[in-house]
Amino acid sequence: MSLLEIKHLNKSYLLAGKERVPVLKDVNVKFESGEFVSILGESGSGKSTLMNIIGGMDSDYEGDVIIQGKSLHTMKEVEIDAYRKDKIGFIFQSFNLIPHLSVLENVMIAMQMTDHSTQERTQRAKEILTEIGLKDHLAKRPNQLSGGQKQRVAIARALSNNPDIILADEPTGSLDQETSEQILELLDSIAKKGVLIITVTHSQRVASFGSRIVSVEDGCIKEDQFLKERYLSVKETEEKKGKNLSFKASFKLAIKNMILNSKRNTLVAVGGAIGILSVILMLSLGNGITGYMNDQINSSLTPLLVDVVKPAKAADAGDQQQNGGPMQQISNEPFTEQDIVTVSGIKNVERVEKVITISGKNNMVFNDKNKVLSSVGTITDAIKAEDIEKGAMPVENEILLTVSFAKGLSSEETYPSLVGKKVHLYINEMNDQNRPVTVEADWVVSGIYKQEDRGPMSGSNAYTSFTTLENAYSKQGLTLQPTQLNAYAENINDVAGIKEVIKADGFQSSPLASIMERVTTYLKMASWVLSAIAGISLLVSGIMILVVLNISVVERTREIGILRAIGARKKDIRRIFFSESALLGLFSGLIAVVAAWIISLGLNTVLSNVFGVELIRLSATYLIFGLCVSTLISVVAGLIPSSKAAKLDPMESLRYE
Ligand SMILES: Nc1ncnc2c1ncn2[C@@H]1O[C@H](COP(=O)(O)OP(=O)(O)OP(=O)(O)O)[C@@H](O)[C@H]1O
Repeated sequence: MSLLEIKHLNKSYLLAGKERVPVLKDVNVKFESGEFVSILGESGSGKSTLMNIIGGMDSDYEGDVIIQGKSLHTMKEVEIDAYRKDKIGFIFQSFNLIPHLSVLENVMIAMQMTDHSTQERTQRAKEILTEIGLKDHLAKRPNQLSGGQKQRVAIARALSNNPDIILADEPTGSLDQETSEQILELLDSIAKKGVLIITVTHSQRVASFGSRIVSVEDGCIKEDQFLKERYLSVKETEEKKGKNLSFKASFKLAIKNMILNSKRNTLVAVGGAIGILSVILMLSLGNGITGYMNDQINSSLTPLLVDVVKPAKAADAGDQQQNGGPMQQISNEPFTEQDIVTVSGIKNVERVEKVITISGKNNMVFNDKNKVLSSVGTITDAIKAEDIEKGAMPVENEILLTVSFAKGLSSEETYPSLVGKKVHLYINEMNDQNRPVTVEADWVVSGIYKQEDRGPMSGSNAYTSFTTLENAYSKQGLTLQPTQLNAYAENINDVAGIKEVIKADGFQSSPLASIMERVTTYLKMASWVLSAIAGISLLVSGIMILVVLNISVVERTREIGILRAIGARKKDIRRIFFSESALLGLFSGLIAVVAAWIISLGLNTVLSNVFGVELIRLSATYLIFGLCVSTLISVVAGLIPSSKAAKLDPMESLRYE
């Protein structure tokens, strides 16, 4: 059985989609191991076409190419890839080395797709390079080598997987006579080890160097001349197991290529980063503003407090004169005992405070001075002990006066002395029969309250406990009903649930809290809308990455051809470009994250100097989100170019100028 047998091989090209032009016509030839065959012919006679078919780069032909008894036509695509990788070593006239890899890496690249360890690969590549005289050039890039040296690297690469056949297309075409001879001797020494060498040439001198000349003319074999005996030595075989190009190897290739085009890649990454950066900043600003609003609300409202009001029935609205101030008269109805029991019974409500503000019907007398008191309200948690200028919070039968009222009742200078003194309060009410009744009480001033803006009414106000007020009312046979209930949750997490039950029971949370809630919801919505608008620039960066990767595929068509020639599968090529797009996205995301962090620091410093608040609240979630989105967009944008690269025809890619 011959090592390689070609039977009735016919190949034609379709020109302009119509006419079939025959290039190889019924070629029949057999090759054995240890032969150094030169395929000699004029330019255009079909030599390279024959080589590509033998090398498994072109499967569009008629006839059979049989390698060690197995027809290439019967092999699946993966088997052909493995055949190229394990059995064939390619050498090209123009060397076809990968420019961004070192000499050592160019030789190791074919072995990346085998199960040899990195150490084994490095050792083997170094051995081959030493054997062919390139020991001192391992770290150089191809553009730092002479033509002869480049061709030696290409030979070393072809030898790296210990192939059975070396296909050399015009291996000395770009070299001077002396270097050509050295290369031919090198090839001869490889044949001596039992490898079949097939070179293509149109030089009689080069052809005469080998053991056999197959002359091709116009797609047919015209002559088959045996010049010398073939070498009979048997080539050492080794067990080979193929594998995919590892993620690590594809990332390494991608990084090297990115470094080679670092300027362009940095510009693209910066462009992409602007989109991500603006989204992160918008989200952080939204987060900052809503956070600031919430902080403000929480510092002025007690976080555990749910204030409950009872919306007035339209018909009852006029009957509210008795108890509440102007606001309550219009909008709220007093709570009944049953209502209070209901609210107190809500799950997770720790306690309930009864609240009322009586306005527009109060007078207070001290010594001989009678002053109108705007409102008498109940003490709630909103009245803070630290705001008491003098004295203490009122207990039973005591009352707390605001500074401005105390000044009016006493004088600008003497008002602090009111603390501990008895004052007389009159409240003009109506009883059930609509007759005027005056509620009267003698209470002791417990303290002076300086925070006049606090509480439902600022100015001339006084505060006492609900029970104290209730007792004074009951002395006149009147029932005091609260117009607001302050329900305190056991835990901050229970607040939302309590609010829901309150709504379900027909009550309402105080309008202020729900307005604030609505405002923060609107702010959140606004920040998402702004982020979405900023997100449009993400689309632009995605398109930019797509364009750049497409250009990269076109630029690296030859490299793709080389990789395919040395056995890379479609998925290996896809993986290289996929890694490149993911890396580009990650790089872009990193730039955005670092920039967002620096900008937020700068802006917050300015904002806190000018307004005393830091409004950009950058969270780790936003940064991770930015990184992920950037990588995702890039990967999605890279899908089309990477599958385009994988689909490139290896032969066409190698011919690409
Ligand atoms: N993709 C293609 N489409 C159409 N015709 C092609 C294609 N590739 C090669 N040919 C034609 O096939 C013929 C043989 O080409 P091939 O490259 O095999 O010749 P060659 O003998 O290797 O030439 P050279 O020594 O100049 O490299 C030429 O006429 C060429 O124009």
